[in-house]
Amino acid sequence: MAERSYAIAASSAASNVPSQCLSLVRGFLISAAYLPRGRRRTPSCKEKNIQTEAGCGVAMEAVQFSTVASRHYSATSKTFYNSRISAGKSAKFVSSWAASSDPARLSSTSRNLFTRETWGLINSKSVTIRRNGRRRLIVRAEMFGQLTSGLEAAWNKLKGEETLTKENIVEPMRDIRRALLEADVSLPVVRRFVQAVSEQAVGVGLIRGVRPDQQLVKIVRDELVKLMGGEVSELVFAKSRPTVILLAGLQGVGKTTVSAKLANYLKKQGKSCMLVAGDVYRPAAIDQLVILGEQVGVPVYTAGTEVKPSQIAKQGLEEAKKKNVDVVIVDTAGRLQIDKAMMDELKDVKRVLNPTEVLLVVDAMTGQEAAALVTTFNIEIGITGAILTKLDGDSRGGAALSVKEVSGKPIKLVGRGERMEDLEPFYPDRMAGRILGMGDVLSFVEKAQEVMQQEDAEEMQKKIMSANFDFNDFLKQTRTVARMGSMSRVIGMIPGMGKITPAQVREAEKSLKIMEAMIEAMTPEEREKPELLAESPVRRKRVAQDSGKTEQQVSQLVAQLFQMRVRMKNLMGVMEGGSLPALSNLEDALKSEQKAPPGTARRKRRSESRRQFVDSASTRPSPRGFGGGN
Ligand SMILES: Nc1nc2c(ncn2[C@@H]2O[C@H](COP(=O)(O)OP(=O)(O)OP(=O)(O)O)[C@@H](O)[C@H]2O)c(=O)[nH]1
Repeated sequence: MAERSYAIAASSAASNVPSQCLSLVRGFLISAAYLPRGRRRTPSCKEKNIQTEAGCGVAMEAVQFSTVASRHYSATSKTFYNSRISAGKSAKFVSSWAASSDPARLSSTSRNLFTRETWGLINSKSVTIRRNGRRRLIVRAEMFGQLTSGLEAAWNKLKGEETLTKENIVEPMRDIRRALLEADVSLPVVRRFVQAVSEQAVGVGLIRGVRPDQQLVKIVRDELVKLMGGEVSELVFAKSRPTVILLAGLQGVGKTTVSAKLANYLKKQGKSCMLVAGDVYRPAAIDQLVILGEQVGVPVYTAGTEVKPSQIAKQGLEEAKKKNVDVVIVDTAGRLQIDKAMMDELKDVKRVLNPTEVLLVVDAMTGQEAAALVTTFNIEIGITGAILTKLDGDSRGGAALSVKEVSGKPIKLVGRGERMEDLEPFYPDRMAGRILGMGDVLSFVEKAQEVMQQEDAEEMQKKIMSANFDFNDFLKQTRTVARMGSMSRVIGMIPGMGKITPAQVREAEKSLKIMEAMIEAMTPEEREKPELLAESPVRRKRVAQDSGKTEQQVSQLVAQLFQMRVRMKNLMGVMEGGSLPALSNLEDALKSEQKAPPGTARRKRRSESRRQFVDSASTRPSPRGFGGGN
């Protein structure tokens, strides 16, 4: 199970990582799965349920990798379907992953924190429905379907190319342009974006050892991050209390909901808040805010609908000062469209409050219109940033991509649902990752390039492919990967690794240390020729004594190196090219292995192992195996 997860994850990462760099990491991960594990703990029945029931891993990835995950796993997940929802005038497809599980039971039976946290995330993104009398969990996946696949079409056109040239990027750039326009990104933004990407694609400074399609992914990703403002834009707090946040926006965009969500978000950061109900035109807005305020445990200042908004704002601020709260959040009335009366009113309120932040709440589903609104409001009243709501319902991504570039104002927060918890900071890099459907694999590429010499990686790949991987290579590989960071950090960067628990990581780390100690006790010759150890109990005894381990552990390690040689060569072969289809190949291979009649897969592996061992060893262990005489 463990090596299966490692292998699938490594294969998945392969689509975007220079293949030689990946060789090391793949090999490392496969080795990690082959370590002597000491006492292997049998998972409890409950834990087995968590691992197998309802394709829990699939669910995790459906949330994390959005569209791509849905596409990759639709064949294996139990049910995957699109449901049509309508939002105002526009109708959109929202894809969901469905599984016949009971999330409550799963979360209550989970023993480790990681599983609980993951299920917490899934539950927060999910709704439970009843179908045919059975409870079903539907995880709402965040989708940028068309944009993601449009961009993917661009890099696919570069598969098989040796370099990026002015000629061969014409078609991919056309695809990128089309994908962005279809995502409702404004035309000038698309033009600038395409130009910037094209210039870099044929320019200097490309990364050595990275395929042209991967280079383009990297350039597009970096440009997307830049387009969305680069860094996360934090909320600003006043030096002396209270910080005043004024919320503005058109009707129905989610201002009242955001007011309460924001109070809830800041409260979690330890700030005391007060809400001010300044929407006097929709009487229900005041009641709505009072109810939401109660829900999040934050006081709400109200003065009815007969008082001018600027007056309410002034009184509310005085009240907040008296109560010594940290942050005052002022909700205001929206209009169907921008009009002079609205702007004048907002200017009055702003003058009275002298706010620290003026945030325009915009609906992500309005696409590039959202960016135009931010510009207009900024010119008219002066704003400090935007809050993008209903991102959970936006399948195109145009608003997120246009706001900063068009208006110059950053998106500070995003709303991803109707619940009070569904407000979070806007991270341009994570958004870009989501749009491209690739987790954080790009940091992984960069990290790998920081620590790996391309030549070393190529050499290692050759050794793996010829099944000559020895203990020196093993040490080199683990130490190189260790320079990328802790194992959990390295693993965390690889898509698909969500399935591996911190406990498994810790176990693998421990096993690597034991293994290193034994390898260090070997002579240079033994490291290079593991057959010497395989043949000689005396040598194994010496290594065991020098490393403080048992003879059995040393024998196990030597045997595992031979198994690793076969396994790594086979997996590297399967993953050669590292494209996503390889993932399905691998998954299929592993599935058919699982489905094979009991014993056959194992026998097949053993016979392969024996054949490879015969091929690879110049001097073979005695016929009696490792227990043979010297
Ligand atoms: N799916 C989703 N719905 C949201 C989000 N934010 C707000 N809503 C919903 O949008 C609807 C309108 O939200 P309100 O907060 O009443 O909007 P408003 O801007 O205050 O409306 P007016 O007071 O009429 O201007 C409500 O049903 C909210 O639950 C979000 O991030 N995602």
